[in-house]
Amino acid sequence: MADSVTSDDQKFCLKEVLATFRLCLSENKEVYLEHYVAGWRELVKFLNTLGSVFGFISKDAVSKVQILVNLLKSENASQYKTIQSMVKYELDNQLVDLNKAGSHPTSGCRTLLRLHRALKWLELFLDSLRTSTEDSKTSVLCADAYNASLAKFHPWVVRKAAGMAFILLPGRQAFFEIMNVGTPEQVVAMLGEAIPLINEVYQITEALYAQHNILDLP
Ligand SMILES: CCCCCCCCCCCCC/C=C/[C@@H](O)[C@H](COP(=O)(O)O)NC(=O)CCCCCCCCCCCCCCC
Repeated sequence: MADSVTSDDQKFCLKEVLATFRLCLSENKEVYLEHYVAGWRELVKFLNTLGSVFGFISKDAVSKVQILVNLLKSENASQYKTIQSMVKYELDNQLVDLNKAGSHPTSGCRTLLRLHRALKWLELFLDSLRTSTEDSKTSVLCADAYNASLAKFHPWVVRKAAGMAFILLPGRQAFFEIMNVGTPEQVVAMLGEAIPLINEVYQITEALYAQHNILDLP
């Protein structure tokens, strides 16, 4: 894995996202952090093709991915093999700010929770793209998915900025082209494969965080 999140400038391909989320799940349904992070790195590439208006979103995603990459190559890397082992290690060793922000602003648990919440947005957005028609507006699909998921965790100013950026999203056809898969039918088919995987990773993570009562980390 490259050290820097931004060092990889290959073209985005939805197939890669599918491949990384497929690799995420172990036989006993644990989530490999390395592949989870790789999935996000791939998604950030997509975001980076959309131009500077999306820079503030990309910057935040990159910084969170970078925190996890650093943990994955730290001296405690073996504790970060799966999301399950990360949660156990960080909680057992009091490495997480549980009630208010304090000395662990870059814990793996907190950082991953932000990406986990964004994963629900991604799932909803990809599903609405999958079932969209030629005249659907990506800006509306994106805003609907955002309002139904991530928005509730963001303050007004972030919601406002996100809403303004969505208006500048490319149309459905351009979107499908950036996915770099083939015909619209092929894109729809691949989305149909990717969404259940993303959903499974989301559900497993959600259940784990709920079990440890860490769904509201500051
Ligand atoms: C394709 C259009 C992309 C639209 C992205 C929709 C999500 C909008 C998120 C707006 C986040 C604004 C930036 C700031 C966020 C932070 O305040 C906030 C809280 O963090 P904190 O507790 O450390 O302060 N951060 C977050 O919630 C994490 C946001 C992570 C967003 C990642 C978005 C990646 C988008 C990838 C697009 C891929 C599209 C794929 C299509 C095939």
